[in-house]
Amino acid sequence: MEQYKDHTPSMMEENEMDGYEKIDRYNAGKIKRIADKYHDILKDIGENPDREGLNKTPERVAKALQFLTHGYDLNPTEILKSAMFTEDYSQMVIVKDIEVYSMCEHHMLPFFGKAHVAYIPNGKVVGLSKIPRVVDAFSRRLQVQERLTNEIRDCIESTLKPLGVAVVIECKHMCMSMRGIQKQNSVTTTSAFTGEFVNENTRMEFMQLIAAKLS
Ligand SMILES: Nc1nc2c(ncn2[C@@H]2O[C@H](COP(=O)(O)OP(=O)(O)OP(=O)(O)O)[C@@H](O)[C@H]2O)c(=O)[nH]1
Ligand SMILES: [Zn+2]
Repeated sequence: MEQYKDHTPSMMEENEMDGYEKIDRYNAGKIKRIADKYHDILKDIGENPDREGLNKTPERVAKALQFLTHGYDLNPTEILKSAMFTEDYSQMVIVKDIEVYSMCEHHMLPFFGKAHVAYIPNGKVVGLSKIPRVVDAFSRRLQVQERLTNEIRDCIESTLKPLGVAVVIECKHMCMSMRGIQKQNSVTTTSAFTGEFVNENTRMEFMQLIAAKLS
């Protein structure tokens, strides 16, 4: 990995990297600091952090945590700007069933499910893959589902300036199933709309399209 030492990644390169690559190349000091704390946490929960099965666990957890929160290192606006194209298309564009993995900021436990994102172009379209990338950039942080929903909407609205944006997110929260109220099957749905999606007919069309299954 010698060749990476003096190389500061450009924003484009950063956006193309997955979390693990970034962690291994650029965050060794932070990984060690987090791992040292988990070493103590293991002791505090009554474990022996030096036994064989656990002796690498603090470092593994630190790397996992870095990955699970690598959205802080990404710039969602730049992700969208990197692939915006002038196009004469003014119907709804929907990217649905985007997997979401996030962590609730109250318990740092996972919440996960699906995001459905739509926009109506106003002269510009965005590369399709950039929509799930924006979802990831905001979800790979400590979040509440409502803020996650609004942040995705606001980023697309302010960057692409479309005729409207719609975001619906459906998630299960582990803090409500494996602890606390312990409800295994509850799903939380949040939504955020701008522009033409505030209009009931447009919003209904979007809701019907995200509910429809491909045959
Ligand atoms: N609005 C919202 N609440 C969330 C989200 N994720 C977790 N929560 C809630 O955050 C709240 C924190 O409440 P507290 O009473 O401070 O924490 P707590 O004692 O651990 O709460 P319980 O989970 O009810 O045991 C809980 O009601 C969680 O269900 C989210 O994405 N949005
Ligand atoms: Zn929680």
